[in-house]
Amino acid sequence: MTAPLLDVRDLRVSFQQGKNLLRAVDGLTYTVDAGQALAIVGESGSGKTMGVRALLGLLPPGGKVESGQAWFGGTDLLAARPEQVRRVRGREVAMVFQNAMQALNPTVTLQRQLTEHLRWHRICGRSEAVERAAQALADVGIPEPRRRLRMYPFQLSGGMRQRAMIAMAMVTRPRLLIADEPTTAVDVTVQRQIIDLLGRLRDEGTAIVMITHDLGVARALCDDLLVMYAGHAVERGPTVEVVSAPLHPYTRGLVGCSVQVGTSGRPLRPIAGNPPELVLLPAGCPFQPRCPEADGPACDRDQLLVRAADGRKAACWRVDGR
Ligand SMILES: Nc1ncnc2c1ncn2[C@@H]1O[C@H](COP(=O)(O)OP(=O)(O)OP(=O)(O)O)[C@@H](O)[C@H]1O
Repeated sequence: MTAPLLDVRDLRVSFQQGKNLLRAVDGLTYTVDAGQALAIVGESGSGKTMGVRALLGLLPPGGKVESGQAWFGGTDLLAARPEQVRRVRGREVAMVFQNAMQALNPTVTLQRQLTEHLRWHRICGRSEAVERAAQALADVGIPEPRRRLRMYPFQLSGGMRQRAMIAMAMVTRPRLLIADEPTTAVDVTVQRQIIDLLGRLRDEGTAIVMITHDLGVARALCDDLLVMYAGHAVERGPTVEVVSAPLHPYTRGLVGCSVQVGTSGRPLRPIAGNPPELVLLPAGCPFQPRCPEADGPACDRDQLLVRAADGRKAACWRVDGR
């Protein structure tokens, strides 16, 4: 068996909030194989973004990795020195964000931004870097790439900026692309283009970890789905199976209120209540207070991801009847 491309083990990320510790990610474990596309879904605040930012040393001020390992290419990214992580970031692992303006420098031409990683990582000389940058823009469907290279981000439309950011992430041909809500800030036609583009990259062998609120987007692009709730992984399995027959009550709730995967004519059912305050998590299953299937003492115990009979995993005692 070959080792996974990315192997995240028991990751804990926290923020100190006055006297309290806010645990944004709590014991997150998952793997991604080479060429695989994994979607991470869950409500706002469930720890999706902090979980991936931690891997690349990109936590916001105050954010801290408490524990865990993240193996990529024989290196534990969480134990590596900052310069080791910088060597991986942008070269072998690239990240695209929800809003291209977060990633693109408004005061610098696209050419400089697209060639920067190639030059910084000494992947090639200047003229080849410009060639590769122009090709990357062409690959993401930007017409007249050489002319666009001389432009600044504000001279492009929002959709083109989003595609330019993906070109920037792809120019070094990374093995893993982490995309955080890449389609949220764009209209539906650009959304389709971005999904098609990411699908092409996946087909060419780039592994993808995509954070999304949208189960429809996850289903269009990703083989596997990881569902997060209150910093915990609550379900993992092939996207089609998880969406059509969810094992965890929270996943059932998400599917029940998803427009894209809802059967036409079926009423949408919002999940009752709100996600918990992460500093005041109840003992045991974090979903228990909102769970329509909660059942006393069994739910008061910590719930770990366990393998169900069909090989899928869910963090609910009902799955293996413990
Ligand atoms: N800069 C910060 N300072 C303090 N706490 C933070 C900060 N950023 C995030 N958090 C906490 O970490 C938790 C997880 O945030 P994260 O951004 O990972 O959630 P998410 O699932 O990606 O949400 P969204 O879908 O809205 O982006 C949040 O609920 C919040 O309480």
